[in-house]
Amino acid sequence: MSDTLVYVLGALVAAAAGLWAWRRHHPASFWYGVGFPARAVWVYLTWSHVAGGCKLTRRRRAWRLTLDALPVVGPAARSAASVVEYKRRMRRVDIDRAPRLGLIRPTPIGWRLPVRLHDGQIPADYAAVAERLAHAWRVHAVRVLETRPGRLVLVATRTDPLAEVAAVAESADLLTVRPGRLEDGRAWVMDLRTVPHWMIVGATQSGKSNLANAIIAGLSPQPVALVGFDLKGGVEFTPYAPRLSALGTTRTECVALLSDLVAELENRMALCRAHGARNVWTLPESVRPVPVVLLVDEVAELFLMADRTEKDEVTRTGVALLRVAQLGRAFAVHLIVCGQRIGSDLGPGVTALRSQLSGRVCHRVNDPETATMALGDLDPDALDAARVIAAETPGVCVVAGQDGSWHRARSAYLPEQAAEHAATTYAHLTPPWEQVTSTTTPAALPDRPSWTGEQAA
Ligand SMILES: Nc1ncnc2c1ncn2[C@@H]1O[C@H](COP(=O)(O)OP(=O)(O)OP(=O)(O)O)[C@@H](O)[C@H]1O
Repeated sequence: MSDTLVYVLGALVAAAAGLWAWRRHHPASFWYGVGFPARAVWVYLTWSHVAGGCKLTRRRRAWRLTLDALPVVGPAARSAASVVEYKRRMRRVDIDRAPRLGLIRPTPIGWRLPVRLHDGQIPADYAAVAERLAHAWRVHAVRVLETRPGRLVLVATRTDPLAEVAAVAESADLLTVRPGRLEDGRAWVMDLRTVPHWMIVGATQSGKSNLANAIIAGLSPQPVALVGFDLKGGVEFTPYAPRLSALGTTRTECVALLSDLVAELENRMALCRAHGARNVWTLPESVRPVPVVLLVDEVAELFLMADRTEKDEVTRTGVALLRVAQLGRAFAVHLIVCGQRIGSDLGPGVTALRSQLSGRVCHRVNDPETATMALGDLDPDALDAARVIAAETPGVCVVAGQDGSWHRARSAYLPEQAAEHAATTYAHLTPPWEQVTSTTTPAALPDRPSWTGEQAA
């Protein structure tokens, strides 16, 4: 009884919040005005029933007034016997108690509902019945998010937000791009300062190049140096050449550029050491070197060798890429590696490289092993979600990296002309490669003396 009262009050508060949001932000939106408050009331009022159907309730003993306990009227009501009778009719019965709900909040395409878990329950119990919840609530999907000990948030989406994704406005944050939307309707944010290196996999025509274009277009207006490795003979990245500080289209060119980058990493290390900084972000702005983002299209081409004569070059490429990945985070050199398959079958070093690429984007893949390679260390549900991406929905992918959780997402379709336009518009921001790779430590800042045992003595 008390739960029902709490839910009715919660529903009224949610309805008031919905009306307030509507008046303030979305005066023309039916969802915020009428749809959400009505849905919120319905969700609260039917929760016990829905939770019971999904087997999320707990059986408890509780005192309940039964119908035969109607008040006794007339002279008999005053007799002691009737009081005893009345008590007898209050019975201890078994009831199914649903998990407690928090305050429901609207989202543009659904709602978020906090839930307090019953003792002994885990978020996986809710993830397992997410489809049942979606049917009960008549929505497209329900996801379990933001789990904390004893609590979680159920996110319901009324329609598939990935059916059509419009371009998302970019933020002003350095090294951040918003290539599309997540399944819960939020913008998909790729923040290279939080997750420095990304691996993007997908079968042919799955939307990898579109995502790479969106990343180039998003980074073009920012004060960063872009470098492209395009082993498809340059057909993908050559149109963006005006905004690229360097472009490698053969393995030999890529190895040369990689050795420049490794040397530059050493320059940046020396600069940080001289200033007593742990990374370039703690350096004074006047001496901070420009961030570098290296995009590699079809990484397998860097590792494949036709005969033994190429072995040396392949090994040097692998080692240099690995060094860039290992040291890049602190020194603002970021990797975005695309490929159809990035597996150990490409050669030694690829597994180590993959483990450094903590941001993962898995588009539609041809074989389950590729999905496992990209997302294997995550929730098995992420793998299932990646395996069922349809060929008719290029750009749909499973993204992991930012906060440890995974999301279904889709990049917004970006015509190549739009990305080329961005590249030419911001061509004046392109730092020359020689400038990018010539960070020096000022003479006035001699290297700090290295620590010796004698100093301690
Ligand atoms: N987010 C998207 N929304 C709608 N259509 C898309 C999206 N991404 C890609 N496409 C369409 O899918 C097609 C294939 O995309 P794309 O070239 O990016 O795939 P790919 O994985 O790079 O393929 P390949 O490996 O063969 O180069 C493109 O013609 C594009 O029109």
